[in-house]
Amino acid sequence: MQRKQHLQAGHMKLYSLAAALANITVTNHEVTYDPDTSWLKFHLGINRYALYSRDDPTVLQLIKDMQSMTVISADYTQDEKALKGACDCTQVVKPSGHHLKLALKMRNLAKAMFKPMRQQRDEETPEDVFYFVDLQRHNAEIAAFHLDRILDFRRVPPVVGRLVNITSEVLKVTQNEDLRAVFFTSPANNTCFFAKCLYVCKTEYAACGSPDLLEGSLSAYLPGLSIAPRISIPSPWIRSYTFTGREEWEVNPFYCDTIKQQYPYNSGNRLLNIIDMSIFDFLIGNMDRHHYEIFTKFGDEGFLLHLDNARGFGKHAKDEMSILSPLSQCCMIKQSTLLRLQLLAQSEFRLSDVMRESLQEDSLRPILTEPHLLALDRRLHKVLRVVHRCVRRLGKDEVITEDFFKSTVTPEAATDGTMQR
Ligand SMILES: Nc1ncnc2c1ncn2[C@@H]1O[C@H](COP(=O)(O)OP(=O)(O)OP(=O)(O)O)[C@@H](O)[C@H]1O
Ligand SMILES: [Mn+2]
Repeated sequence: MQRKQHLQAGHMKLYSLAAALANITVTNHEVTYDPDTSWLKFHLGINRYALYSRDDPTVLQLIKDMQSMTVISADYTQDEKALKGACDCTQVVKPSGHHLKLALKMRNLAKAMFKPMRQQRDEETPEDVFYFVDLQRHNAEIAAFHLDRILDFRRVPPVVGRLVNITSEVLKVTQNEDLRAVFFTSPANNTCFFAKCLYVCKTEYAACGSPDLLEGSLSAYLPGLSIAPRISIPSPWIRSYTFTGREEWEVNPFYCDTIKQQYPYNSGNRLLNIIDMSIFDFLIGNMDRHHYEIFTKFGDEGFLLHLDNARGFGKHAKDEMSILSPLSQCCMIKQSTLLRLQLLAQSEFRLSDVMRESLQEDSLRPILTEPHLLALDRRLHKVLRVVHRCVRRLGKDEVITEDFFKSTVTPEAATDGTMQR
């Protein structure tokens, strides 16, 4: 039915091409099952403090596997299917906007979320573009994983860059006819595909290979929601997703006092975790953190997942101070976070140097341009300056908070420290 509408919309040519392509035979790859496989170990290692532990060899292996393993199948992600109501919605935390992203499965059954390249490394987000319509940047996803690891948060699932052959690793291995139908060949003879077109497909929304190879980020999937349920919670510092709207936090300088009285921000570490996340987002320049996710098994003390960082690193010259509002308005920071930031502000461990070195490990290097790397140092100093100002005003004891200070014991988290089934 929907395809019919597209045809009527004057896209006859593209769709007959797609239909011709749709007759291709699906490549059947062999599957290897290994109970010792890296993605499974990654899942089993998730605990209430972080997604993986420091120097975890499992993550290094997972990174290698995602980088090189044969892709055996491709599909839309569950949240994209939810847009059409065609999904197992128990597997969706929150239905999402329609961006170009796919779920790829590897030979060892590892699953990864693929976000294709939409923008060159040196392209900047134009001044007049709102954060909520900004493109998704695959290199931002990659860089955010490295930064999160360097900050010792370990709240971003492992991400790698990879050149994906969208013909042999997507079109020819997908069983999903809707996905096959959005493939076409461009006038330059490159293979392209659209985001799911709910209304009219426009070629400017497509991503194209060269002729088949397309850069993208691959983010390791978290355990399924039936094994490790997660919930999505609106950020108290959510922005207005309209052209003119203002949220309370933008106009009320005492907003944090209100938040501090409200569950779950009135005890434990949740507010400190939000502040960590705001520091992370400020460093990458991400204004799009509307929700955050947590694993329900770990109760209120669990860490916040830093998923979806693709809208970071859009403008190297802009330091969006409003992203830091949770820190500047609440004037609190975990001691461990502050110590790490102070370390990375020293010349021997300069954040941009550590990032540059870390990003060199990715096969799509360079991941960030120099101006974006240097912006990290500048922004880090701004974070430290905000903390310094708070300390001057309120004193160290008020501002610098010991980790897990008023830890409220949660029944599930207290007995079950890991995700083991
Ligand atoms: N690595 C992952 N493992 C499992 N689920 C994930 C992973 N990354 C993202 N998701 C889920 O998929 C949803 C959509 O992902 P993401 O936000 O990255 O894409 P998006 O296209 O920007 O969506 P949105 O428009 O909702 O922001 C997330 O809210 C999250 O629930
Ligand atoms: Mn998103």
